[in-house]
This record gives sequence, C-alpha cells and structure tokens, in this order.
Amino acid sequence: GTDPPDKKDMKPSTATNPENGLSQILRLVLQELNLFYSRDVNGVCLLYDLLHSPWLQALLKVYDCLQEFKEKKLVPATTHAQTLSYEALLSAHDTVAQKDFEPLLPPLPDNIPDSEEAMRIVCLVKNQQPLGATIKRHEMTGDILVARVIHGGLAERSGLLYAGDKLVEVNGVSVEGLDPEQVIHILAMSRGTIMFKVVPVSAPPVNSQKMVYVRAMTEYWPQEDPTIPCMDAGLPFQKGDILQIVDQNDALWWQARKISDLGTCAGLIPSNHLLKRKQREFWWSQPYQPHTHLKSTIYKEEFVGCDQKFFIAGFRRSMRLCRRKSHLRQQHAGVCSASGCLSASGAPYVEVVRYQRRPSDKHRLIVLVGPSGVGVNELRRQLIERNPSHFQSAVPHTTRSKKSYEMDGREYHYVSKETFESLMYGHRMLEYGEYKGHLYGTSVDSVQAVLDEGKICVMDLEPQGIQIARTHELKPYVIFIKPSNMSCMKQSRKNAKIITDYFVDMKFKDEDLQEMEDLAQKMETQFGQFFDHVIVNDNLQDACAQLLSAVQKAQEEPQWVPATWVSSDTES
Ligand SMILES: Nc1ncnc2c1ncn2[C@@H]1O[C@H](COP(=O)(O)OP(=O)(O)OP(=O)(O)O)[C@@H](O)[C@H]1O
Repeated sequence: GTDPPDKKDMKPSTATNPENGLSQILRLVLQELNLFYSRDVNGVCLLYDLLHSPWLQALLKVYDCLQEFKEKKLVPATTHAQTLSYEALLSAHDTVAQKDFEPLLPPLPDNIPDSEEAMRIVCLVKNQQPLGATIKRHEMTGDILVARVIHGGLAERSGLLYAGDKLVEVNGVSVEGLDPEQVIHILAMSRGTIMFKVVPVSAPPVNSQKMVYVRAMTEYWPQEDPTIPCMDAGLPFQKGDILQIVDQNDALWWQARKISDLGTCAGLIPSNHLLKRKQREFWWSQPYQPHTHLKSTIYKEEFVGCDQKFFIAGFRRSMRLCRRKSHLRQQHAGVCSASGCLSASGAPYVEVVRYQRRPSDKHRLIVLVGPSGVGVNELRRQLIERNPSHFQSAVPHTTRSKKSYEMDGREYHYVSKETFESLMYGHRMLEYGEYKGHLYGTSVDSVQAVLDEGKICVMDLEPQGIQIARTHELKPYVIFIKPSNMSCMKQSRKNAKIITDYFVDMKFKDEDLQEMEDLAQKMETQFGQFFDHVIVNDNLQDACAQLLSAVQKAQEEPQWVPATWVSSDTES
C-alpha cells in the first residue's frame, strides 16, 4: 500500500498540544484505511474497527498527555509527593474516585408502625448553616408542626420537609408533649445527621406564585418586632432595598432575599398588608411632636449665573429661595408622617422591574436632592457647564413681571396668576411656592420640553416634590447629595462662601454645617426610599465625576424602576 506517514509527521509538538501526537497519527492512518475500506480489501475492515474503538483512542490520548508531562520538569507540591510515581498517582486517583462520600445514614428503625406510608423518615446532615425550617405547636392538638420551610435552606433543598408536616421524633426522641423551644433545644444540641420522623402533610403547599421584585419603601428590623414568628429567620432591610419575594403563601409573613445577597437562604418579612398595619399602629402610638422650624438664614443673590446663558434657567435666586421656603413650610406642616413617607399609594413595597432605556426612548429626568448649601446647584451647574448641548435645566414659571434684561422662556416663563394656578390645580407643576408675593414653580411641560429636544434634564428638587415627579413619562432618577462628616466639611468648605440675602458673601459657620448634617439625616430618614444613588459631596471634583458617571449609568444601564412605569409604556 501506501508509505507510512513520515517521521516528521509522527513527531508533532505533543508538548504543546496533546490533541496532536499519537491521536494525530491515528487520524491519518484512519483516513488512509478509509480508502481501502471502501475498496473492501481483506482484513482492512477488522483493522478499521480496531483503530476506531473508543478504548484505543482513549488510551492513546492518555499516552499523549503522559508524554507531554514527561517532557516537563514537574515540581512536587509537597515534600511527601517527591517520591510519587505516575503509577502511584493514578492508583490514588482510582481509589478516591471509587469511594462513596455520601453521608452514612443510620439504618431505618425497626419499629416503624404498620401505617408505614403515613410516616416519613427524613435525615438531614447539619452543617454550619441553620436547618431553614420553623416549627410551631398546633393550638388544638398540641402537635409540633413544621410551620414554614425557608427557601434556599437545608430543609427546602432536601425536598423532604414541608410546612404542615407533623413532627413525631427527632433523633429518636419523641416530641410528644414537648414545647417548640424544647424541640429547638434538641436540634441545637445535635451534631452531624439529624433524623426526623414526620407524618407528612396531606397536601404539601405548592408555590405557584411568580417571583416578584419590590423596592422597600420603609425599613424593617426583626429584632425590634416582637410579633415575628421566628426572629432568627427574619430579614432586616432598609428603605430603598430591592427585595426578591420568593414566597407569598402566608398572608402575614412573606419570604424574601435582598438582590445584593441572592445566594443566601431567604428570610421572613412582613407581608404588604401586615406592614401597612404595623405602620398605622406605630403612627398612632407616636406622641405628637411639632416639627421644629429649621433656621436657615443663608439667602443667595438674585443675579447668580446671570451672565452664563446656558444655565440661567432654574438657578435664579428667587426660585431657589422660594423652593427653600416651601421646603421649610412643608417640614413645619409635617407633611410626612413620623413613620416616614411611603409611596404615593402608601404601600410599603412597590413592585419594580429592570428598565433599560432604549436609544430611541427619551432620557430619564435627573433629580438632585440635598440639604440647603450642600452643593446641589454647584454640582448641577458644573454638569451643565461640561456639556451644555447635552445637559439642561427646565425653565421655571413665575407670576412676577419680566425685568428689562430678561427674556420670556429664558430665565422664566412669565405667566398670569390664573395660568399658573390652572397648571397647579391640573397637577402639571412638579414644585411650586410663593416668594415675596409671587408664585414660582417648575412644570412637567418645561421638563418635557428639554427631554423632547433629546437632552438630559437636570433639576434640583425639594424632596417633597420627588413623589410628584415619579411618573412613567419622566422616569426620574433621584440622586441624593449628602454632606460628609463635620470635620471633612469644615476642611472642604474652608474657602467656600454662601451668598446671603444681604449681598454679602459669607463663610460657612459651624452651625450652618451642623444644620446641613441634621437636615441630610432627616431627608435620608424620610425620603431615602426614593434615592437611586447617593453622592457624598466632600471633594468637589470627585463629586462631579461621580455625578457624571451616575447620570450616564442612569441613561445607559438597566435600573430598577416601578413596574407601573414600564407597563404604562407597553400599554400606550
Ligand atoms: N465640594 C465642595 N467643596 C467646596 N465648596 C463647595 C463644594 N460644594 C459646594 N461648594 C460651595 O458651597 C456653596 C453652596 O453650594 P450651592 O450653592 O450649590 O448650595 P445648594 O446645595 O444649591 O444650596 P441652596 O439650597 O441654598 O441653593 C457654594 O459656594 C459652592 O461653590
């Protein structure tokens, strides 16, 4: 026949690629044999089958691999391994591979009753984590029942314990007549394998609900809630946390995980209904505390930013003072309850979905919120200044008359009181207030006008206005500008001046900084659930860079938004 493949072909670089070497040769031989096979040459079929056999191919691959390692100078991992040969390694591998590492379970007890099918023996191997099930005593029968099985816990993963199963024995000890605490004690004392004898619940609960994600509009601390069925199983959360609700079977206690911690076992949280009830009870239990007036004497000058045409709108002194005044009024009136502001509907949880803005969608409104003097306007100004053709403020409305140097639609939209009020009562004003006998405010339409131009509208809003802005048409992304700690603020605001009503620039006093810190804390407590992002404004440059990056992410990356914002888009 044909010449064997020459030596050069037979010595391919096995050291670099074990796919070559002998396997390569085998492939070549097979190719050639294929020619004979089709011509039906005697004995060729036999040889063909032999060379095709999987064991020979596998053997050759092993040989190639060994050859590759033979050429390398292998360094033993430990001194003990120095004397190991390949054979010893392979034999060790085989011994380990053949071993059964499943836990050795104790034999089933002999005294299983006749009604055997009514009992289930469940063996769980306890490790560091909790068993992930809670128990309770049946009020009438006194039976110890599995109250709930926590998602992602050991019991749930075993698939052998269900809520409603009746516990008969734990590690051979009858639980009849015992308190749940005594059973817990037995469990706590047990190590390794725990054997439960249970009477299975007749119809194990099926969780047919779809998994939902919610934003917590309030905070919850299981340690402070004496009504939680099992404190250790509770999931604490803060305002604004995104939770994955995995089980809503119980009307009072749901099971949830934080999206920042999805790998863990779920925890108990009060259901929507229960949490609402708790908040009502808390609210009524609070003694009446009139809100203290926030003394704020920092007033800014009328002509700030007047010479810089692109950010004239929304930076004017009257507008800012009016905004501040309205904030003080609302604080004084106690618009938000002591238990904190919830969503517009008062729901403690709001269903959310991931929203990714498509390039054809309008930009999301960027709302900056922060205590007076923290630098909201400074940051907004710097952002717009960076790229005025991309970022813009909304032009506010006012009922005051236009000054000679002003232009309608540039500094303000100058409108009559009637027009202003019709916008107000028609819920077209995101914020409004009165200053020196005139009305000032920013309308939804002004914001829309910026968005319609394909720009990003950046506005400064008092926190009370956030809820009004939270609509599917604006899809606001709220950034909280927060002061850093007092000592840092003293340092960073050393040369900063605040413009007062008296046309004299003044340095920040310690009281101003303290007031800012207190107000920031109040804002976070009352409105933290609405904040999509928080920036600490210590170093101005850093804060500007963070703002730019947050604004870009808000527009380009998926974000959690209320589900209604997205479903309204689909419907319209
Ligand atoms: N990180 C910072 N470092 C130093 N100075 C700052 C910083 N941020 C802001 N400032 C200065 O602090 C002063 C107050 O800031 P700004 O006018 O932006 O306050 P504001 O939050 O808009 O308050 P208001 O509600 O009174 O309008 C300004 O002079 C500003 O330049």
